Amino acid sequence: MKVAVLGAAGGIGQALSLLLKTQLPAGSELALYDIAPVTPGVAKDLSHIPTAVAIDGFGKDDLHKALEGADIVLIPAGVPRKPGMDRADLFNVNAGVVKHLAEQIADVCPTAAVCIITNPVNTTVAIAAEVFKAKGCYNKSKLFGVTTLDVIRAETFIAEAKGLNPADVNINVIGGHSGVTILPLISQLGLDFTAEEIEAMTVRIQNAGTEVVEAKAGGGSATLSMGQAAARFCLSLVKAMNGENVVECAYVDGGSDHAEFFAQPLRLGTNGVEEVLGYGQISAFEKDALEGMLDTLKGDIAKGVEFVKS
Ligand SMILES: NC(=O)c1ccc[n+]([C@@H]2O[C@H](COP(=O)([O-])OP(=O)(O)OC[C@H]3O[C@@H](n4cnc5c(N)ncnc54)[C@H](O)[C@@H]3O)[C@@H](O)[C@H]2O)c1
Ligand SMILES: O=C(O)C[C@H](O)C(=O)O
Repeated sequence: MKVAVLGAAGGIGQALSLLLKTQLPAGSELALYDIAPVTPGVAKDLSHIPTAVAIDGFGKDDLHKALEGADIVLIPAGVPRKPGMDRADLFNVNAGVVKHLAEQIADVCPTAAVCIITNPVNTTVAIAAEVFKAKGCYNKSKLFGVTTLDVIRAETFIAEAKGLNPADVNINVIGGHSGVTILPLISQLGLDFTAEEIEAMTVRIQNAGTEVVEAKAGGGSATLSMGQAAARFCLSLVKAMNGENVVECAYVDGGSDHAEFFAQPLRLGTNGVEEVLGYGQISAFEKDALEGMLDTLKGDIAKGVEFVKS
């Protein structure tokens, strides 16, 4: 299995590449690509870790070499937020970055599974889909917006609040990946939360990215927890593509009645999404939150479609 990381020299890219170098199955290949000149050095550095994962670094003119034969492409390339910005404020730079990278993926490894981390995820996934449609290689079962950070945050915060082991908290987070579009289904856990506590916990999970941006005080957004989240999603996908059944939430074109792209639990398999799973019973509070997010989510998606079509 070959995994390519585009944006591999950045804060997420380096953390993610380290986790993949140490955790991908023996015999895997890892290709690191970034426009930053340090990229071959990042790969050289990681290559001294004694695992049976082959690693190579590719500088700005060698994107095609990085992508050749890739089975999975992870994209954390682009600019992060600073305090006072919304994820949507990243659109002007990151829309073009994702469009360009998706075009190259379509040309070089059109059957790869593509996992987009670059914000605004609600919009950049729609951009990639439109590029693939225009290039005639769109496979909705193999395009993912990575929302695993919302899931691991929910697991962490809920475990802390209830004195549980985070490994024992398994929660679905549905919708999208920004503000009100992030909806953790806390009611399904059957834990002893009051309505006020559920509301406060929901808001905390929705604003957790901003919590990190503010704490980093201009030095970027979540990188280490995102590296862990993306590694978890990638390793689940690798397992699934190797024949195991795995369930993860991600933002996909899954035939949702709510919006063209929607984050929900998925059964992953050899061909990417094998089955879009229902998200089950939700509370009145969650129903309201779901209704309330849809205009924002649909607007974010339309912006991506428009960007490619115009
Ligand atoms: N999906 C999520 O949950 C989630 C979580 C955290 C951050 N993010 C997003 O991930 C992105 C990256 O964040 P970061 O903290 O790693 O930023 P960073 O600035 O540390 O790293 C970004 C890297 O992308 C590279 N890059 C820029 N344009 C490129 C191109 N055209 N091709 C290849 N590489 C390119 C840069 O050289 C840099 O090394 C941001 O958009 C951020 O908002 C998403
Ligand atoms: O908040 C951000 O800008 C980065 C990321 O989307 C996050 O949720 O941490």
